[in-house]
Amino acid sequence: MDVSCFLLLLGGCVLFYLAVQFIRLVRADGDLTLLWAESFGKKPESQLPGKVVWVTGASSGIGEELAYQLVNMGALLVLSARRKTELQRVKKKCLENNNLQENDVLVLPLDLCDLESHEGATKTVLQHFGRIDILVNNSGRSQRSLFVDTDLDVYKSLMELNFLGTISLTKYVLHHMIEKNQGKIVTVNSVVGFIGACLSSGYSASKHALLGFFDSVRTELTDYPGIAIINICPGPVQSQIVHNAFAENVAKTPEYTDQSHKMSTSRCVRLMLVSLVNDLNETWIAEQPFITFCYIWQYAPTWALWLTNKIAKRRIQNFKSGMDADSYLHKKKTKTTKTS
Ligand SMILES: NC(=O)c1ccc[n+]([C@@H]2O[C@H](COP(=O)([O-])OP(=O)(O)OC[C@H]3O[C@@H](n4cnc5c(N)ncnc54)[C@H](O)[C@@H]3O)[C@@H](O)[C@H]2O)c1
Repeated sequence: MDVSCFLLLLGGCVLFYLAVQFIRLVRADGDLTLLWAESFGKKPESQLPGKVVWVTGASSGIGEELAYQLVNMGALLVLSARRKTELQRVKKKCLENNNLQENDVLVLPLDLCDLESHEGATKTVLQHFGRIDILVNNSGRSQRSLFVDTDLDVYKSLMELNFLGTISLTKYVLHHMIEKNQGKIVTVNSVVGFIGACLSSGYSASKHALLGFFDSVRTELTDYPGIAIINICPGPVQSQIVHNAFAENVAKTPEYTDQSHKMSTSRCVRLMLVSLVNDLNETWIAEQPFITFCYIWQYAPTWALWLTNKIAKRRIQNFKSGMDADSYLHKKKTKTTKTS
């Protein structure tokens, strides 16, 4: 082969590689560090077998899917949420089709708002497994209501559950991890933990608080390099989150709305596990256009805020007509499916 043929072939390969990377970027469902780690980093399958993982909010949505993916990789699990029967259902499914024993999955009912119970719950886990390798702070509730129509009690409840409950449990588990200089505290935050969102002002505030809290605590732990503080920020994902959200008062929850236009729970959880095993301090997980929007928010906040106002009009219109606030994405997805 002469030199020009070789150069032509090399150029073709480089172009092909760049085209593949460009398509990946356009279709990106994670931030760049995360996508890099997914391709070249540690694989969850090789890192998680035998690890003791405590998942809160394991009775539905992201937490339930986490439980299934984790047991399939051979992790030992503690499943927490308020409803014991739901946790037992998840445990039963976890133990199907794999080699784990009954004792490898502990059902531990826990109300995150009952701060008094957190120390005892941590002791129970330590008595059962002898250690906690990973805590996944996943429990949380969202909000679907306009600030002007919403009781202040809703804001109090959101902060008590999403913020105070989470940091309280973390404190007990962190003491144990500090003794061992080993462990990961993983918190399921949200893209609205750093951007603003209409109809979720209290939820967004609680997630902003969590992000600020964990970014600060991480800097207090530099003497313990074996401990990782990981914040995972998903965009819209299929789960029970809207169904369980707070509305204008604490007793009210929104009507059920179709969630099929959102990112699949299994893909979100896969990327969460990649973030976790690669100790990525902050990751964004969302389908387009949300990932691009997150970058705009970081680099050109004034443009992003202008765009947020435009989108907010549509979201509030949808909400008021009884649809999911983000159902404009549904139309887009249906259109894509029809044309593909
Ligand atoms: N689904 C999304 O679009 C999305 C996007 C970004 C972030 N998140 C975050 O993901 C996490 C999981 O939510 P999800 O989407 O799976 O919703 P979900 O409603 O399906 O699950 C929430 C879980 O939290 C539990 N929980 C609620 N109140 C609790 C309490 N007082 N004590 C203990 N557990 C309690 C519920 O029982 C449930 O198991 C939440 O922190 C949420 O903020 C979700």
